[in-house]
Amino acid sequence: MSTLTIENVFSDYQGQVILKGLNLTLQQGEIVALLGPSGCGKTTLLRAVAGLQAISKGTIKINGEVLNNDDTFMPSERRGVGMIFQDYALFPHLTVADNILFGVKGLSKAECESRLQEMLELVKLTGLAQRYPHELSGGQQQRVSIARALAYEPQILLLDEPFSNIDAQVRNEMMLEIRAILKQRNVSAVFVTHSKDEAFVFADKLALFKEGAIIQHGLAEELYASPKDKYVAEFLGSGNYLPVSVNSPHEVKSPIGILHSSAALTFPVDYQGQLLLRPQQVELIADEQGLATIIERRFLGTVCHYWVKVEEHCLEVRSQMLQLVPGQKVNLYAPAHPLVIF
Ligand SMILES: Nc1ncnc2c1ncn2[C@@H]1O[C@H](COP(=O)(O)OP(=O)(O)OP(=O)(O)O)[C@@H](O)[C@H]1O
Repeated sequence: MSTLTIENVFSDYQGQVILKGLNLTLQQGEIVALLGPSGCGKTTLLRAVAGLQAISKGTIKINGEVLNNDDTFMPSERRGVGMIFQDYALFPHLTVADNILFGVKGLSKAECESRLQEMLELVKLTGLAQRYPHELSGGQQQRVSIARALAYEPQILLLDEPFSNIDAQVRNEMMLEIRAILKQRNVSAVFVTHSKDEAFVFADKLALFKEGAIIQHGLAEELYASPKDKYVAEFLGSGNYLPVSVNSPHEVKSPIGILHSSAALTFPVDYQGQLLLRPQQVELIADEQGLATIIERRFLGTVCHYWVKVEEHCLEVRSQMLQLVPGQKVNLYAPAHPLVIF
């Protein structure tokens, strides 16, 4: 059964429609990233799931139970939803222990102690139970907020940009650590971010937002390899576009030669479109008679980023060939793969 079901959800602020008919389902133990630029409605959806934002139409369910539709509004505290915010929102006057146990109800003293120790161990803060938030680092405070959210065993965890205040150097490690905790406990989670890099590291699936609608939802790999349109393609990584003409279901003619598609194209013969080539999908072949010229080179350690000109087109290429220099002639080649054409 899906943990969270969002069906045709609309929401507005003072008559301005913000969420425009959203649909999303989340399986048990799955982590989905709500990804998109600032102001597209990600936080509004998260707040609607938490019961902090009204919806004007549609249905929100957790484990089949309706939380919100035309007839029902379940208050936030009864939804079994844990929330983690960007600013941790810890109670400054409470110790780590009291923060973690804040939402835990109905347990005996001994059970509370055992829950606390389990949580402290889980987030690697054993021994710090009596500290106050101001006596902890940012990363430790964030771990307390995670322990607090997990301590009362929510059905679903909602995370609103929880890593944006964490130092870039420790952010990746922290994301992997928290992801491992959620996976270990099979917790379903919805994670809001505007960073594709964070979404790739932390989530199983992405729901890419554009102006209050989900444009594409699926595995990160699917969205990256088969973006529905240029907006999705560009949000998930840089790419080059080359004009192509379809020769057959498996072949196109392009300015860098004939290219082969390993998946059948759905366009008719002679269709003129734009082919997406990611920088790592293009290979360089040094050739004095080559049709392309290296314009710029940036050394990045194990790879080089080159800008290469062919006819009037400039392509970004990521290559392990480190020895090419600006001015050098090359040929470009894209090995067969499922070609993406818009
Ligand atoms: N309390 C409010 N009153 C009126 N409009 C609001 C309110 N909160 C948000 N909005 C508007 O709703 C839209 C969506 O905001 P939301 O916070 O959901 O976006 P977001 O995608 O989470 O953005 P960000 O990444 O910047 O947090 C924005 O245009 C915003 O200005």
